[in-house]
Amino acid sequence: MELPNGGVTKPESQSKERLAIFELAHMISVPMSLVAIIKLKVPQTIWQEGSNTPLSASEIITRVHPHGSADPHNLQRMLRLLTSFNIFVEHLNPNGERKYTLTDIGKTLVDDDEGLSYAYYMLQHHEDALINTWPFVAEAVEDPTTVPFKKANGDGAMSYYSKRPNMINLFGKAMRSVSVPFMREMLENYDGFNGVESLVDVGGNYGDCLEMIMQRYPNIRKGINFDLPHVVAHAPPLPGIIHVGGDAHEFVPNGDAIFLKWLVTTSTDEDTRKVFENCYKALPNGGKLIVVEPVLPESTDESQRTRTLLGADVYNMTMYNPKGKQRTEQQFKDLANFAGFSSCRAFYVDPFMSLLEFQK
Ligand SMILES: C[S@@+](CC[C@H](N)C(=O)[O-])C[C@H]1O[C@@H](n2cnc3c(N)ncnc32)[C@H](O)[C@@H]1O
Repeated sequence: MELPNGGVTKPESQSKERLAIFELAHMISVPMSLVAIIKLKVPQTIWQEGSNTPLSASEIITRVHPHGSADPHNLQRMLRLLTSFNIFVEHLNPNGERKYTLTDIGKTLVDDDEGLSYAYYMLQHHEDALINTWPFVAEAVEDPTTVPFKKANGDGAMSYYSKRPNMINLFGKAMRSVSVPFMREMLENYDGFNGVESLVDVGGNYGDCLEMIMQRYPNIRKGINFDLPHVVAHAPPLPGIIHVGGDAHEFVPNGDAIFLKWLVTTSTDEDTRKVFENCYKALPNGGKLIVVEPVLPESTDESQRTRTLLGADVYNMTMYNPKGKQRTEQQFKDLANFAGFSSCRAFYVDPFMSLLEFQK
């Protein structure tokens, strides 16, 4: 454009905006490459029981596909992409050869001593049935009466997994892999189980979280792991813990305190209220309901935490329940107040999961 003084300005550039859209348009390359390198066993090949040896794509291929015709150049393309997302460190030699080690984030994809890693969570979220559901996400807006997962696969997610042993096993391993490290951190930073003699874990799955709490707090002499009957049917015997099958919308067993983790994140407000009311009935006066769930920030920003929580919210809407939702601290307080709880203390013990302690 020509200015009156004879100067010329560049037309307003939209290069940043174009780049931002290109980044989003190609974002799917990131999780899918991550899944591919997990399936190709790249993280443990580099990690080698702690050595974290710099390896080139060719060296990785030699170790994982010694007799095959696998293509190291294509592997390197994914390693470079994932380096830009802080999974690998790239070591560029003067001869142009690229070698890779794991970052601290990359290390979380390698099994620990208990055979757990975040790789299972990543794999579980990208199984074919879940990937095939994403094209139906707009249906959660247009017709929220049916879960997009069901539209894509003809069955609800949990029922679908439970009919396929590989899927339900992976789901269980993914849950445990992310819950165990979180529980260790939570137990370091929250001491609200002091003085509790009987503790109920509502939606406790196989009782792993309850077992960890009871190992740390020997004052809890009786643990009740409460979950759906078909789940507790497979729960292993655990010292001091009894497994009780039932539906938390109908009743919750009695205890001095109730622990409820990662249960209502896929529930509607109405169902959450019912569960909280049943917890209230099951507690003595002065008893505590300890809720551990993702808690959304009030305002929306561009932080990693906000993005992660909102991403998980849309994921749950798509896979599990279009009308279930993640909630802010205030929304949790409103539901708990409605159920009769009088006071609430919030502990932000972890960037993803927060702990809300409600008192009867
Ligand atoms: C996301 S998992 C969380 C498991 C465990 N609390 C943890 O944090 O690792 C949710 C659990 O809630 C259980 N669940 C779902 N609906 C339930 C209900 N109505 N009553 C009791 N348990 C339920 C599921 O079977 C599953 O074990």
